[in-house]
Amino acid sequence: MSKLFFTFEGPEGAGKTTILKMVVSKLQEEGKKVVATREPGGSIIAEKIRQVILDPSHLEMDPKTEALLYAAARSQHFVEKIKPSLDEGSIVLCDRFLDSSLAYQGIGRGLGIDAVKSINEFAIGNRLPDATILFDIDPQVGLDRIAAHSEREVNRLDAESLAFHQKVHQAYLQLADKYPTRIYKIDANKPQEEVFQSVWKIMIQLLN
Ligand SMILES: Nc1ncnc2c1ncn2[C@@H]1O[C@H](COP(=O)(O)OP(=O)(O)OP(=O)(O)O)[C@@H](O)[C@H]1O
Ligand SMILES: Cc1cn([C@H]2C[C@H](O)[C@@H](COP(=O)(O)O)O2)c(=O)[nH]c1=O
Repeated sequence: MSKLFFTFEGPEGAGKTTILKMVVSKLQEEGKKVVATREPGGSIIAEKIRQVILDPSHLEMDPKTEALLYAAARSQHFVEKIKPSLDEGSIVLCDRFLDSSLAYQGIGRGLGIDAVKSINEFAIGNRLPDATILFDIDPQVGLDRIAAHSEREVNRLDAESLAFHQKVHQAYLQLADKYPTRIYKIDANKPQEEVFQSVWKIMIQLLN
């Protein structure tokens, strides 16, 4: 069966959104049906949940509340957008998905991978992406990129300590070791065009 559901994952400022847009343009030039989306978000309700989760003034948010809100947004996004798009044969490219919850809430917040997996199974069943591109970057380099990009708002998660982002980065590397046939790690410290070429090479292999 052909692979259709792709997710882009990695620490803050790794270049996921930038490269996802480039991949979408290239696939559309080739006449493919593509749906680009993101998490948290991707539907009206899920975008509203995103505002609640990422609001920098919500400092009192409990880690379990945070994990449940991400799962709630994912449930709505999956049922309303991802599944119907896959069912009609579109390629779906999603900027962050389940692995973000495993890395940020499971390890970063210390809730544990199993607990976070279990609430997400309730939310979306056991559908995993067909393939995941992990943008591997030194977290400090990613945070510096965001800081240099002055028009981008700093959200509640960006504002966490470097130690938190390093934990998240390590969690992603562990996930890549655990799911070697699904997660493709690329070096995101490199210049944009080089990163794009690495991602495109993987996409072509998987789509053909
Ligand atoms: N390879 C690269 N080298 C240098 N700068 C880059 C590279 N890729 C993207 N950037 C720049 O880094 C900033 C962050 O990129 P982008 O928003 O794509 O990252 P992201 O992984 O989606 O971040 P986040 O998850 O935090 O939203 C942008 O200003 C973008 O132009
Ligand atoms: C899906 C998902 C996301 N997060 C975090 C990761 C980022 O800090 C923000 C999203 O911001 P972005 O600019 O759109 O990358 O949310 C998370 O902690 N858990 C998740 O499941």
